[in-house]
Amino acid sequence: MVADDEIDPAVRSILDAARERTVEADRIAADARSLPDAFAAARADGRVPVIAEVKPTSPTTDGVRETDPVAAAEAMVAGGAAALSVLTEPEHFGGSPETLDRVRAAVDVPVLRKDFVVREAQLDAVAADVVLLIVRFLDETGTDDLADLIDAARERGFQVLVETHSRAELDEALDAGATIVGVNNRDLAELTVDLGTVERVAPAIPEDVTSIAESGIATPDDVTRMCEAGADGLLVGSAIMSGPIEATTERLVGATCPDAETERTH
Ligand SMILES: O=C(O)c1ccccc1NCC(=O)[C@H](O)[C@H](O)COP(=O)(O)O
Repeated sequence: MVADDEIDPAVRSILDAARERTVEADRIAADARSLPDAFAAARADGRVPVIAEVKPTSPTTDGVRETDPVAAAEAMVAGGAAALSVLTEPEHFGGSPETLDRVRAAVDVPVLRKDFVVREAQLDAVAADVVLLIVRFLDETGTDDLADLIDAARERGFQVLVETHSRAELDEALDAGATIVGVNNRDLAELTVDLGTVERVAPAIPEDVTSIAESGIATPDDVTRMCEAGADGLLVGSAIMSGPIEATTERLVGATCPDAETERTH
């Protein structure tokens, strides 16, 4: 359980809003595009597997980026992104399920739904290829259990990215059956970013689990650093959204990136 006095007020507000959000919709049946296959295709093509994030704003962003989400998504794919992430959280990130729907219809790469899902019914807000579940947010009162949510998401056809920030959270994710694990460099309690987080956590991710380094990745050197730590893929939002979108994506996917499996030693 994350104590109130340990968490940034902006994140507390995100969590409170997530717990209150109700979704009354039919059960989703997603026909998912494979994220691991998209990563493999990018590798085979000489591109670093990057999930580029359509992120209009956030608690750590100044103002709102007015770029049309579909135009941004198309520029990301043109720049070589293996997959996309679309924020659907409305109150703190300027996203919506409708935006994800429009983006997913416009591209043929897998699309991650980036939101703060804490209850099963919230999975039915919109079809996507991958949904995010955040370990840190699922040990609070009023949220469903991580393993139950993973099962519920898979029953609907989603792939599941389980986000962690520490070795203990990684253990929780693996125990719950995660096969795609993110390590977030952003500490969601303090909103600080430290690329050393992936360096500490990723080496413990089993080889048969897809690992994704998240947040704070801005330069080709950062990409190389995350690959050397063992990341199979990277999630990049702010650096790409700050643009120029296509050229920035191209620069990051063209970085030097050793094969993650040779970097993980177990
Ligand atoms: O990005 C934020 O300000 C933020 C604040 C509070 C909770 C979550 C937040 N971000 C979610 C993310 O994980 C990022 O959008 C994603 O990893 C991309 O990060 P970046 O490349 O640093 O924009």
